[in-house]
Amino acid sequence: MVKTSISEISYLTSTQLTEVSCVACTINSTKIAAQKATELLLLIPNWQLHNRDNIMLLEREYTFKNYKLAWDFANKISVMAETEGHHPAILLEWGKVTVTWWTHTINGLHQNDFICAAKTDALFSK
Ligand SMILES: C[C@H](O)[C@H](O)[C@H]1CNC2=NC(N)=NC(=O)C2=N1
Repeated sequence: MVKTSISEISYLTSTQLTEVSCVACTINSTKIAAQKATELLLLIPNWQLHNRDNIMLLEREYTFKNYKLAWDFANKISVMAETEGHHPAILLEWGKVTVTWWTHTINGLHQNDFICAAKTDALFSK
């Protein structure tokens, strides 16, 4: 069964989070409240929760030995994002990729962002 609601995903482990697909977002989609976001963050402990201009974001930095490895990782994330229909901000630097997930449509965090953060971690371990 494909799980799609946040009440269900809050009981998932981070591995199971990678098995859930993003849902299409509209301006009426449910924003994740700060408290719920803190709980969900336990599933993706390497991510940080930021408030930037009153928009909640998920962010993580990944480090690499050179530019090419960082670039390859950024490409992998882009492919996954296009498959999910949900798109991050990716900052590619020498030996470093900074990934930021939030949902533009609702100017905040949606369950999709937690799903994609977990999927980004999974790509890093591959
Ligand atoms: C029409 C299309 O599905 C939407 O514009 C999607 C595309 N990707 C998206 N990605 C992110 N991060 N937030 C969105 O609100 C969003 N909306």
